[in-house]
Amino acid sequence: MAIEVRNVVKRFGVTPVLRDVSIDVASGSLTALLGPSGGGKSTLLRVIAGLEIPDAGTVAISGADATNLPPQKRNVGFVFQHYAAFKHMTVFRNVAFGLEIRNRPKDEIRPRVRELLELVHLEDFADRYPAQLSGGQRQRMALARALAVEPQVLLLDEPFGALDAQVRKELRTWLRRLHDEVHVTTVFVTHDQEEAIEVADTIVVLADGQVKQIGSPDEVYDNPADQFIMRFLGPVTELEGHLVRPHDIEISTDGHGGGISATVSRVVRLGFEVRVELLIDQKEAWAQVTRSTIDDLDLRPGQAVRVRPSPSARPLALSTR
Ligand SMILES: Nc1ncnc2c1ncn2[C@@H]1O[C@H](COP(=O)(O)OP(=O)(O)OP(=O)(O)O)[C@@H](O)[C@H]1O
Repeated sequence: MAIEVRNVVKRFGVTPVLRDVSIDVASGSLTALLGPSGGGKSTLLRVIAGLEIPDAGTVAISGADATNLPPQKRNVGFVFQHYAAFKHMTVFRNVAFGLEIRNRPKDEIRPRVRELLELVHLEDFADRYPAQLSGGQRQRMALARALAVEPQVLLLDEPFGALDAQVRKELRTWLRRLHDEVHVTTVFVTHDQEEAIEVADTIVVLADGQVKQIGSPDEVYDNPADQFIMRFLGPVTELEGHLVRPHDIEISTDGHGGGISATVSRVVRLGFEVRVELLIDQKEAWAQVTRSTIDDLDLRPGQAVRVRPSPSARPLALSTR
């Protein structure tokens, strides 16, 4: 294991922010810490980095106890949402910084920085200053700088959080590819479930200072441990006392073949996908279908239909509590 967190407790004042958190991060994996705001994600990342010392529990990095080691002795690279670049230094010098302070020879630094700039696709920007870069380019520079000293572990705290949606999407794909090239064990914090599902190979769901579930994106999406996680990971709707993914609802208009009676209240076309709003026993529900399905069914508001979960759906019973 690259990182082993065991029974970590962290309080700020009397408020526990991490309550008995244990996780294992496999070497070479790309792990997302996912959860709602205030759930303790950043605090856990900072405990791993050594920027916070836990009140109880241990952190081991590459098999060695690191619980009381200062950040600079942990061999971790760190990138924050708002990356503080050295404004008076070029991109090249910013990336070289960690190597220079370690007194690495110049003829080693130069090719290494060139290589890193190529890796993050900034080879043509070496002589620019941080203020002359876009937000996305700055975060890529931050990653190159963190990777320069060959950390055993890369820790990213909402690295794309401050960027607009389009750039975020590009950088997600880019981070995945970068990781496939470099294979450095990476843990990143996000509150965006789509980002976690798309980028990570393991998702740790953290809420209320506790680990709620750990698994691959498919496991967490398809077999959520509870209602909270099911709602957090993707859209849901209610069908006969169960939570169901709206794309797992089948609609039929021929009156045969079972299912529950429903009335179409609205059909909303959102590009390729279509949202069919339904009334079932006075309760609202919705189904997500494709445009071709809707063209075949020719649904209109007020129409009586029958709905049921698709054979592959995994409805989750709503507790009556
Ligand atoms: N230095 C601190 N002093 C006091 N309280 C803190 C401190 N750092 C964090 N907290 C509190 O700890 C809780 C968890 O914060 P944390 O930043 O770890 O959550 P998060 O899941 O990363 O949330 P976000 O997505 O909003 O960053 C919050 O209630 C926060 O207010």
